[in-house]
Amino acid sequence: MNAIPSVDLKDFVSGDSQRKEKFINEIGTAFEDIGFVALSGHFLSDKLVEELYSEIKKFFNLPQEIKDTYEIDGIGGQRGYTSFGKEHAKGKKEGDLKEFWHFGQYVEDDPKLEAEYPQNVSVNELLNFNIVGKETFKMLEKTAKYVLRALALHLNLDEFYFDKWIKNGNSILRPIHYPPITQEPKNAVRAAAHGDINLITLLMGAHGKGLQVKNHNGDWVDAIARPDQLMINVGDMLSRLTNNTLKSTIHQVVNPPKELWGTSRYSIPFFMHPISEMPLNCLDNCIDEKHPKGFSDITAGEYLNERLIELGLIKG
Ligand SMILES: O=C(O)CCC(=O)C(=O)O
Ligand SMILES: [Fe+2]
Repeated sequence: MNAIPSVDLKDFVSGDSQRKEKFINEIGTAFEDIGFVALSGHFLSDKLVEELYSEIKKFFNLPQEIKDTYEIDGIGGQRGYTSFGKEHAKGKKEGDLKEFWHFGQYVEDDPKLEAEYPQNVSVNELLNFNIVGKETFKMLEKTAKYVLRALALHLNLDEFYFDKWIKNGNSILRPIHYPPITQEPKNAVRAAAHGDINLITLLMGAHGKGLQVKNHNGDWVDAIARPDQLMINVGDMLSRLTNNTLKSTIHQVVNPPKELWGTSRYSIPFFMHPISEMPLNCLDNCIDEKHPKGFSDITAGEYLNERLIELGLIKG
């Protein structure tokens, strides 16, 4: 049985108030409980998804010397390529068994933010990679915007509460390649147990085994989506903002059984971040006698900085 509830974004955008309400309740309840949903009815077309996988496979198949030219010093892996084994989960020494690429925000009409963010890196060898990456970024950002509108209503906020914080937000699209495993890994897994930093994560590529989510009993449950679904989860920023009303659930990507060591895994999370000035101070309507304020006040920018240091991506 799949423990992760399914929702359909078409309900929310249908124009039918009952279907809209149904979506808000379903996603709100799931995020207060397991912290994950599998979502269909998003804005990615099959053609775009197919092209994206094809471009990503081509990129990770480039010779290592070429990929290395896209690993840029001094930007903490925020754009371009991060090589195998570099990122480790909070509190872990061993690097994850993965390499990845980062597409960042395509800032519109905001010179200050354009100066604040590192520039996107273009792959000269694969022109379509850059185009398809940008289009996917935009479609996932649009999907995430509607999901956050539903969550705002669930939290008794204005429907458009998040809109101004996520416009030109510091979001990241991260195609990940977990290469074939060639020898018994020493205490390393594809992605060690972690919570995501950001507001919400939209994950493409969770339709094979690998991703596991820790439930309230402390058991790991498989999180598998249908091919037409994105896996969506709450990140630590949204958990802080809601004083843990919405749960940022620990998850991991386990190594496959030995007979499948020879296969790669490709997954593509979109980490929805707000602009750095967004306060993550616990919302008043999420604090009461039973739920005292559990987190100190902090902005999204300050919080991100703390977390990137813990991941080994930037120096403190
Ligand atoms: O590869 C996956 O399926 C999940 C990756 C993940 O959890 C992450 O990058 O934060
Ligand atoms: Fe994650």
